[in-house]
Amino acid sequence: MTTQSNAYEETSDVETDLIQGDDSGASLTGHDDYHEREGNTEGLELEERQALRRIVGMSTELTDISEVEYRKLLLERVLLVGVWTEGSAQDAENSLAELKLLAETAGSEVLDGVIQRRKKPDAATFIGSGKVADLRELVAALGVDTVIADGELAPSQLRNLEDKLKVKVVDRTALILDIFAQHAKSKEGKAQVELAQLQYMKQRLRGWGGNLSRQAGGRVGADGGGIGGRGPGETKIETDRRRINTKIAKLNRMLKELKTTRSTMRQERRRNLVPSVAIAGYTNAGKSSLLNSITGAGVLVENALFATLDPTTRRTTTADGRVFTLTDTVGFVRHLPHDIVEAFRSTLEEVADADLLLHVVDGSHPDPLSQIHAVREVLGQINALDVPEIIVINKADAVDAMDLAPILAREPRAFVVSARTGEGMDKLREYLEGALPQPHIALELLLPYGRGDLVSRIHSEGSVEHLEHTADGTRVTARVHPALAGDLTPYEVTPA
Ligand SMILES: Nc1nc2c(ncn2[C@@H]2O[C@H](COP(=O)(O)OP(=O)(O)OP(=O)(O)O)[C@@H](O)[C@H]2O)c(=O)[nH]1
Ligand SMILES: [Mg+2]
Repeated sequence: MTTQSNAYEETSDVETDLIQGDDSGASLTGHDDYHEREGNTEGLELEERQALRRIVGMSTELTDISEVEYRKLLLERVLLVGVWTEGSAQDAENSLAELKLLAETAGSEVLDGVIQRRKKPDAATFIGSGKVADLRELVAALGVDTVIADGELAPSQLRNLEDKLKVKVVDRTALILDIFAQHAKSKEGKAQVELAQLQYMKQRLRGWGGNLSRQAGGRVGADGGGIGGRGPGETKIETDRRRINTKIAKLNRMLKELKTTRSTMRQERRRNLVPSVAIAGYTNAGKSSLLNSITGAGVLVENALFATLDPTTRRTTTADGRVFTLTDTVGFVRHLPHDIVEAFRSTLEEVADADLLLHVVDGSHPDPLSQIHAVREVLGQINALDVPEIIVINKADAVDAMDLAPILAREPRAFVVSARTGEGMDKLREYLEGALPQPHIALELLLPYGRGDLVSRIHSEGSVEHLEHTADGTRVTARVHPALAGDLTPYEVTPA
């Protein structure tokens, strides 16, 4: 039932040097203020991750078929295929270039990319049947082992394409899930990714049937589907589905427990009224670099997509000594798979809960406005659109000031900075400090010298306007939050 598309077709070679090996890692100073999470071993982390990439897929301890299956996604020689339905030719190229970055981040070598112009993707095979035939030739000629489609394919499209192309077909969602699986470090991060993968697979048991039955290799006999049976029989699918459901339930229970720990930490901060700033933005925009630049923290910075999966919180202080926290979060991407958003909901709530949002944009990207749009879309899904947002256009050192005109026209209050050179950082910091929620109860106090503890609390939690050591004790004029004001009432004096 495939209709040959007569529309204009185009083959595009994707540039091969999109990823520059320019990761300086220069900001890994290791200066550490405050850890909420263990496992930040900075330089080592990057090395470890690269080593991991090579051995992924070799693990023998994984017995659960579903787990084995996602490691098998490891793609070696890939061909990209996209359908261009709307927007300009440039948009289509950008989209495929992003897919290339994603594929390379997952560890594969991209041999070529093909874009087909169509009104909408073909219902049966995503691209039109004529194009499928061309692709088949290309696959054979280049020795491709996996085709990655730039979109989310229906299970039937996936199966049909695999049948016709005779190689593995993967969609953008599976690719993103695979990167997340490779990058997850913490127990929570791993569980979240696994949950998302299982949800994704559950819908596609048939589509993935061939692979699943191959994985079940050890279990010959009864449910093997018989000699020559291409896919697993119903029984097999039912068993798989049951196993996946059990696993999903287990992961949900575990995540619920971890979430409780997280919210206890958050409540502790809130009780102390420590203002919180969340750093969010498109993947690879420089969020971790910005956190490092502001706090001197040594968070992993990598020229790769989704380098950060676990939120990292650092405590830092304003110029006048007030404490606040900054949290670096997972990057967003266009069409972030729904299963990921759901699985990461508790992590992403950090963003929705923050007092302020630093929305980092890569100013050197060819289409930063569409990145801003994509990020706001995810912010909407996690109910974070009400958090006051400061747009930070990063990588100013890598872009011509003139090229920033279109974003600045749209986002006139944006700050232009370079986390790498420090350009614009002072201004941003000053604005940020001013925008933090301010303690508002004004007090005149006389504190005995024995209460140095209260004086330091006023410094870190409140804002000191005047301080003087007198014969009777420390005389302080300050603004504080209600909880601290309660502790200070015994020492209040009437203004002189
Ligand atoms: N030229 C330039 N490059 C930068 C700047 N800030 C960050 N980068 C580079 O951009 C890449 C991504 O930086 P990260 O800080 O890891 O970005 P991120 O937003 O945390 O990325 P994910 O965690 O993967 O979503 C790295 O190669 C950085 O060295 C900047 O101001 N200028
Ligand atoms: Mg990061």
